[in-house]
Amino acid sequence: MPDAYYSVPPLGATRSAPPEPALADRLRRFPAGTHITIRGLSKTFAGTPVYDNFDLDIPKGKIVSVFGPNGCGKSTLINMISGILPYDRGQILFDGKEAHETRIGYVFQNYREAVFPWMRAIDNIRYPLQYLGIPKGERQARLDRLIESFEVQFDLNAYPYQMSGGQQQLVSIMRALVVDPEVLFLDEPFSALDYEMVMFLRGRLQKVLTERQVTTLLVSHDLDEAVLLADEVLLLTKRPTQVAERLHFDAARPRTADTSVSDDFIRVKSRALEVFQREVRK
Ligand SMILES: Nc1ncnc2c1ncn2[C@@H]1O[C@H](COP(=O)(O)OP(=O)(O)OP(=O)(O)O)[C@@H](O)[C@H]1O
Repeated sequence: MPDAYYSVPPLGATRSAPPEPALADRLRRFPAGTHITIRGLSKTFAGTPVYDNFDLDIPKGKIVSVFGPNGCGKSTLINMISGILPYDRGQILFDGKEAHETRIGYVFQNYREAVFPWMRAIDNIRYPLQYLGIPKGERQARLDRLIESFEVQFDLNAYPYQMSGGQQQLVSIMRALVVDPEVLFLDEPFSALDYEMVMFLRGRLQKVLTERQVTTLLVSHDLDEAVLLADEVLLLTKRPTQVAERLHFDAARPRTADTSVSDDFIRVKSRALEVFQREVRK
């Protein structure tokens, strides 16, 4: 563990049982700039442990990509952190709070199932705002700001069936961001889209995330994408899954196709590939 560990005030009110003393102590120690602390996380599917006593610190306001062997538990990890999937043991805190006390956005790979087909694009995006209890005028202002940030070029009064796959995924990304999330989870958000759309969405998303400094966890099967978008690449081992290595990538933003031919990019990607190949051979 690095030296720079900081004590935090007593943990905030949590819904789950208080952690056992050893875990509570581990929860109070994390590097400066941490947003999410994960301690002692365990999850078993049908008798097979996917995570066993897993610890991780996720920095605030950064984009972290999660990359690892097939089936190692990338989606399981972000689903547990985001509160979608229950875990067997352990604790996950967001600045001392639990998931249900945190504004969270989630973008699924399968946009066709994620957008509401009976609602126009604009109503899909607006939908979560009704649960935030903010005045109507402010809701509209938020929506307008978001539309402006993404420089949306198509008609937001269209229904999903009238839109391309990329446009539908953009709608689901905007719906996740309209709540002004503290943390955004993206599970393979671009894998079903054509390359032109992927480049467009990567560019827009990077711009918005950098402006808003949203803590972001991105699962990607595409190593180029995992490195290109990330401040940090989290490389996982095979099951039971641990952190194999964490790689920092601090190229200037916005990152474009040119970034992916830079020396720095090639260095980080080569190291990631080396670690990945070592892990899959184990
Ligand atoms: N609901 C479930 N019931 C049983 N097993 C599950 C369930 N969800 C996931 N698993 C298993 O847990 C392991 C991790 O799954 P997960 O989808 O998180 O991996 P992943 O790294 O995201 O996979 P991939 O690389 O294929 O996208 C896999 O072996 C998967 O079959």
